[in-house]
Amino acid sequence: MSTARPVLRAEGLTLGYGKVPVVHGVDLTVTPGTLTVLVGANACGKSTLVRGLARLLAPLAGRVTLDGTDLARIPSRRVARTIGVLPQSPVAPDGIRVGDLVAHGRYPHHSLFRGHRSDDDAVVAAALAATDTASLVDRRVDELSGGQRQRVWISMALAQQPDVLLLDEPTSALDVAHQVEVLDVLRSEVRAGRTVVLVLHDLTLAARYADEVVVMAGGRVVARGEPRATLTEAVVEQAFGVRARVLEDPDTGRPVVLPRSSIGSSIGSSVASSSATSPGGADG
Ligand SMILES: Nc1ncnc2c1ncn2[C@@H]1O[C@H](COP(=O)(O)OP(=O)(O)OP(=O)(O)O)[C@@H](O)[C@H]1O
Repeated sequence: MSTARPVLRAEGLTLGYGKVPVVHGVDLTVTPGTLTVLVGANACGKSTLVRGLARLLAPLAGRVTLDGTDLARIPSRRVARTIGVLPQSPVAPDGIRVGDLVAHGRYPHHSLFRGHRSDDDAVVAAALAATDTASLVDRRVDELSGGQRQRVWISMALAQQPDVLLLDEPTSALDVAHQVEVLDVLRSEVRAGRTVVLVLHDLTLAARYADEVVVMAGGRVVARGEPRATLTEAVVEQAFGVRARVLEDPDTGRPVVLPRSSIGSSIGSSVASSSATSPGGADG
């Protein structure tokens, strides 16, 4: 990892498929060395924003910058070394074994003059250990359970050792123990100096682990900031169309979000057209 932490920023970022925008003019600076959690209702644009931040999707308007330079102008290898992304449903090559898949994470660090080295093996072993998958190293990825497979993919992302790690719902298939284990690993990555952005649906886990929560609705950022100020009952109601009680975790002081009842089908639409109700809003 380089000593200066790179700053990833979305500037007026509009993303979509074909010409249809689904993310609208997002301004978002990912604070280096922090853990940011993106939350929002289904189809509000979280995965699309992650794809845009990772340069997997070209902007319809606006741009993504890394240390002020348009991501589109940065050589692919540098982007791959700097930004790691784990999509929501990654696809493994047929028949590949766990150890080989995780070793793929090291590829951005290889070059004509620097092929596989023994320290790659140490990084891969550490990445497997971090997600409790070392015992699976010789198994075929397509024969694993959904949760095992998800942990193997997280290992691959960790093995890449990027400065900025973007993970789209990395815990969706995990039992509660493994969810906490993976999120603890990601926090320790942040303590080691990395920047982590992840999409989560569990608002209480988001509140517990995030330095900053970014709430999306209707393709826009409608609230952002530290969890206690951001995950309020009003914001949860607006973004998710659900009445919720937000309590305080007596151990951590962080919000515990208890959904109560759904209040209708037009989820997020009220905030999609107005960010005026946002306590945080997007930054500039
Ligand atoms: N490849 C695609 N082609 C066309 N439309 C797409 C594509 N991927 C996503 N969309 C649309 O873009 C919108 C935003 O989808 P996105 O996957 O970003 O939402 P999300 O917030 O990540 O949802 P979820 O919580 O369900 O994963 C949705 O209306 C979706 O149907």
